[in-house]
Amino acid sequence: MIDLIGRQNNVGFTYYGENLKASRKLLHAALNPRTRCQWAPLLEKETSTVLRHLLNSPHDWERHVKMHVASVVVRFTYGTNVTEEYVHLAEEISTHTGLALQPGWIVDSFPLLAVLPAWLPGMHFKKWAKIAKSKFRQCTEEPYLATRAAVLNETARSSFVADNLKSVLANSSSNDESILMHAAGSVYGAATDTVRRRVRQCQYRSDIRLQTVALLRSFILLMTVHQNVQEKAYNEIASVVGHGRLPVLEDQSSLPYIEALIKEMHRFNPVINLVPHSPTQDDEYDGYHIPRKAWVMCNVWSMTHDSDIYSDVDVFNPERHLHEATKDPRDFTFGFGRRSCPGIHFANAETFLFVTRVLALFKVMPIVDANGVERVPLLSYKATFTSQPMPFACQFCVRDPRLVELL
Ligand code: HEM
Repeated sequence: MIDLIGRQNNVGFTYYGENLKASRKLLHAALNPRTRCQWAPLLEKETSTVLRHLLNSPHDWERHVKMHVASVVVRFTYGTNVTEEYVHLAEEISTHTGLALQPGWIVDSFPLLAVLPAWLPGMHFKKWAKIAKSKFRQCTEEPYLATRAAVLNETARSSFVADNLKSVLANSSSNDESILMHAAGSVYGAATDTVRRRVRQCQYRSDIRLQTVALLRSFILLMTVHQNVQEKAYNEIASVVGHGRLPVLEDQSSLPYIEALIKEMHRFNPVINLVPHSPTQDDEYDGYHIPRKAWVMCNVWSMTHDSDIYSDVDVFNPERHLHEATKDPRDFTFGFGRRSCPGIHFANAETFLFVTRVLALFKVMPIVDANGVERVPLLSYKATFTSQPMPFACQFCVRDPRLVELL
């Protein structure tokens, strides 16, 4: 079904082979730490924008976080501004992907049905797949073609697509262009809120949506609940960065408690608890035979809650990461081996800027009810593939009016 709705060229869904290698090469070239100076200004500008939105309408904070992540990704990928329509379309596509991945589609058991005409009885899935595929094409092709046109008439801003397209067009290879277009489409998927992934045939496939959003929402929840941690983090920022400017990426190495806080956010509640992989050939592990194509679910949550690795696993305690010997949970939470997340450095930088800038400007607090009682939210998360906090309320109180002037 997933092929019928056109997802096979999306990086997370691509079988291991030459196309996947070419896509990952493009992504690594654009997202590795050496290219940080190219995307750091974009991240800094966008985090200032989201702070302004949080100041102006704090009750709408969840929407601001979502639009912030979407805006960062669209700017990085296509060099254009994100629109509500685009985000809506991408969410619709995410829903379609999730539905297509659910078990029970007859065509998954009998693939030959895919070639029969849609008007035959029982073939209604083909009509649905056609609509889902055309929306997916619209979401992948429209922003790509707009940037392509801007490159050709020399009005394009620097972006993942624009910068790569120049050399692709010089080689005039349509396959290279298709790889670039789908790699770009996959980057947006990597920045939205639900993960639909599935192992199928010789490899795992994934459609990753707004994982960064899930992590940032979890951060707001953890700060609302753990005021003591928030104070320590704020004090470190205030003493290192001062009150005359917002934190920048260069501050990262001088803020060990913040680094520990971000690691603990990943450990305490990994965004993706189960990462599926699948062997391309029969394998043997620890006496177990693993047949080719079998689904092997890597249980990330159990790794980050393994008491042989971490003590007091259920306690949210950033301090544990101040000891060098403590395992960095991001070694698990961004996946494994040759399919591990190519966006790890970008995601870490974006998370660092969001965390430090929100904490520098605001004190995130529980709401207070009509009787003057603080309503501390429960630390609970939805049992979905991407682990999102359950809805909760909080308030953003400005700590430092001097920083407001800088926005
Ligand atoms: C907190 C944020 C993020 C988390 C926790 C995360 C985590 C993951 C995980 C667990 C995987 C699967 C790895 C595996 O199967 O072994 C993955 C794949 C992927 N991620 Fe991320 N990711 C995040 C943000 C990003 C960002 C910002 C980008 C791009 C800018 C990105 C791009 C991708 C891509 C393209 C894949 C598919 C790789 C493949 O199938 O070969 N991710 N991510």
